[in-house]
Amino acid sequence: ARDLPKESSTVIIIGAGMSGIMAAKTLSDHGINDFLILEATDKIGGRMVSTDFSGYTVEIGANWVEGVGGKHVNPIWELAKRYNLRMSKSNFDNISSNVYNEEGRLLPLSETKPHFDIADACQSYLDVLSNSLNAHDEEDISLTTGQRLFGLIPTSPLDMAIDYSYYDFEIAEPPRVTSLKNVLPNPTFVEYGDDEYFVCDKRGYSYIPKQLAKDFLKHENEIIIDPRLQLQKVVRHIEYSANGVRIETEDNSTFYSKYAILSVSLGVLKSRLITYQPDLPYWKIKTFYQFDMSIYTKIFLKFPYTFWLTGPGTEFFLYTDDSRGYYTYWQHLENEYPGSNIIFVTVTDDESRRIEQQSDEETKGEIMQVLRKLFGKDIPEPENILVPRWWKNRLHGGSYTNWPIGVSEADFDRMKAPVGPLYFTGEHTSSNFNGYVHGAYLAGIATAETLVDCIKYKKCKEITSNDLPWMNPNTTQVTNKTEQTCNGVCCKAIQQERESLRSFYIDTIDSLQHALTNKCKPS
Ligand SMILES: Cc1cc2nc3c(=O)[nH]c(=O)nc-3n(C[C@H](O)[C@H](O)[C@H](O)COP(=O)(O)OP(=O)(O)OC[C@H]3O[C@@H](n4cnc5c(N)ncnc54)[C@H](O)[C@@H]3O)c2cc1C
Repeated sequence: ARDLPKESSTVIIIGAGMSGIMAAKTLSDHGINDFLILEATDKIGGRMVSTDFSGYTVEIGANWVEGVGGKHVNPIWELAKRYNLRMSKSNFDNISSNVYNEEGRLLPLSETKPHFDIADACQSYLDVLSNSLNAHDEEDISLTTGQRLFGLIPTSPLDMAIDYSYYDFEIAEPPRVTSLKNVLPNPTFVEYGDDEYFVCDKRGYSYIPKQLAKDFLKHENEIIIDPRLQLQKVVRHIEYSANGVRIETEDNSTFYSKYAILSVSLGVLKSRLITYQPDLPYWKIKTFYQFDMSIYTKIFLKFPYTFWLTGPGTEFFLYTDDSRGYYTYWQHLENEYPGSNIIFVTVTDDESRRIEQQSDEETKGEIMQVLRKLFGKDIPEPENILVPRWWKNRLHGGSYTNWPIGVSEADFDRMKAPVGPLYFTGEHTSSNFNGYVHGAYLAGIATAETLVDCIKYKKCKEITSNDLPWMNPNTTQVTNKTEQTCNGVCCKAIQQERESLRSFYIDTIDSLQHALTNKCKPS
């Protein structure tokens, strides 16, 4: 970046989701008020987003305050109470009584319980095994490997549906790709407790970040009028150097700052929505690509009347299919919105990708086939269907992160490590609570505090490719060595070789893609 013009800010924050808002609030709390928030959409909240669905507010993104009732208080729980958010406690305990088999028969508890008991025992074993692997600094394994060590191989439709409800329903990816050491026992439930509260408030879950923003941004009644929040600004290019940052948006505006905090999702960081000059270093990009952005899709259906079971203990039910994860996990909204006649089914990962690529009519057809099996041929057609597309949405590129096998904590530290004046935040930078609203909240504070240390106290933590091989994985502390060797070759040279190899292939793929687009353009 060239010399900064006079109107530049100290910090530009990209993204106004929970982490971006908390980063800005933290800067403001520390007396740094010349910041600018650039948000691509027309609202605050990011992946905390609700919509009106046939007269009812449904959350397309985050829905639960997860982790309540434990030894520590979840900060999101405190905020939800402070703002008096309407919530309903989810009771997952009874799900073993609500399992329908492939033919649509409701299975008696005597048939399902032994299978749930085994899954429970296996999960306890996995928790203990993970603690032991961590304590002895042993190699990571997948959840599936752990299950096999226990002797559980879920292959029947019933066992696969139970397995799906224990793992995929929470982490949105299958156990076979998921890191045992970093995912179990789930720190959210260990720290904050096992209870989960389903937000069902007309104002939406995003009322929390919106209220937090009003703590430090000028507003009139409910409307934020502060010029430091700029909506509908899609960042497309970032130029950076020791002198500062230059940011271009898609409407051809340019903004300058001394530092920037990127709070965009990992899905966006993996994509090429934002380009960088110079390109981000190889070690940084590699970490983005190594980590997983999962997909979690809630498909809502509104019917003229209910034909599913309602009343205590019926909120959640499972459908078992030969194909793992095929419309497995269902929830009705009669507790939250009595008389709404709304039900939703959650799909994840490859099923989400498949469904995103077909029409809503096709999805409705598939869902109706399943529901007819369960509740009979005479059930009515839905009046409305809502199929979110998180994967295809270029501002998200998925739903939230999951920790795959093969990524160490040292790798993970690189995710949040700054690159020159560019700082990184978001749920994906929270090592304990990645994937959650509270993770985003805490990450926003932590990243901004690191930057405050740099701005106010000149304690800046910068990592360059030269520093990497000698980086202490636990502290991300950097030493001054520059001429060490890795297997006899200068490490700096290896990094440079990887960077130029990558830029060569990026140029090649860019020109190939350009040719493809031109060819496909209608004449
Ligand atoms: C379907 C779904 C269900 C979930 N369920 C739960 C749940 O029940 N409980 C829970 O705790 N968590 C849940 N989560 C996770 C939770 O929503 C996220 O962890 C959290 O909201 C992420 O906040 P963030 O600030 O890190 O990112 P985001 O909320 O994604 O904020 C990033 C912001 O950057 C903006 N942006 C992107 N690209 C650009 C660009 N180029 N220029 C400018 N701005 C840009 C985006 O519009 C967005 O507003 C769920 C998420 C999804 C998607």
